[in-house]
Amino acid sequence: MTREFAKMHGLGNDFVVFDATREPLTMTPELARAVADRRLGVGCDQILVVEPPPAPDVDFGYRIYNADGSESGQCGNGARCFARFVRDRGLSDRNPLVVATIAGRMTLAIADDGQVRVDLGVPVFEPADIPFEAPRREPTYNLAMDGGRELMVHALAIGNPHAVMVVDDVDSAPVSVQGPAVERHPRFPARVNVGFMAIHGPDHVALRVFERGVGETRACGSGACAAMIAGRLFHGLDETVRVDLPGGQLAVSWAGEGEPVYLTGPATHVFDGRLPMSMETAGNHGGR
Ligand SMILES: N[C@@H](CCC[C@H](N)C(=O)O)C(=O)O
Repeated sequence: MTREFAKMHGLGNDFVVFDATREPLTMTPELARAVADRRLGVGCDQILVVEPPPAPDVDFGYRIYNADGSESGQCGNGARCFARFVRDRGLSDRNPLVVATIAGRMTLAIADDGQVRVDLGVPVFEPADIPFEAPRREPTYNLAMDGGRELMVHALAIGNPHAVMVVDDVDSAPVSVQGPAVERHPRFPARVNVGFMAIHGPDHVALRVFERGVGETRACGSGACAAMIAGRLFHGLDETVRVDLPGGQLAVSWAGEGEPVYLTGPATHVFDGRLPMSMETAGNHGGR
């Protein structure tokens, strides 16, 4: 049996997108790893599945799987591609769309210029809700690392967990060393996405993100929102900020606590294809 898919990306954060609105699709961790494998599969950071609405007041279900087979409740760049996929395939002409992930609801609006504006919902900061192990909410937390070093992180969730560190310069930031160490730090029981943010001005930051379940990606939409939120709360950022990532620029707007965060950027279709659904058993797909 084969299934159609679309290869898409948002600033180089790339996706394999499946339509499961008419025919169900069971995305096992093994199948997700096989599809995401860059040598033995299609290759992607995340797999996105468009599902029928799980409730009467939403348009679609939106499932997100990382390249290592784990499931996430949020993907900001993926949400923009999701909106574009739904429109290009004629699955709905509603604009905006309301979609439900395993973590909550998001609203996706396509503008006339093709940019997509996503309402990712209201960020949460209580440690238990992130989840993060700490006795109380604080602006920054000291993370004790192996070797006796401490890292200062901001922690929050917007459907998925984020740790944000402020650095002087993103190019020299130790993303490949500290990224995996923080991602799997025992105080983040569900692991965490790790952002390295350099603040260039009140409306402009640079960011690299080591994503949970993937590694460093060219862009992370929820990571851009998390960095902007931490920067607005604790480092004087404006209400709208340009976030420069290795793959390009995103715009993030957030009015403040209790308010939703908005992400605006492009969604690019690369090609369509068909995959055998038996592929998870076809080779040794150990993930990344
Ligand atoms: N690339 C995404 C985030 C995808 C999920 C993340 N790796 C997680 O495990 O939470 C984005 O654009 O937000």
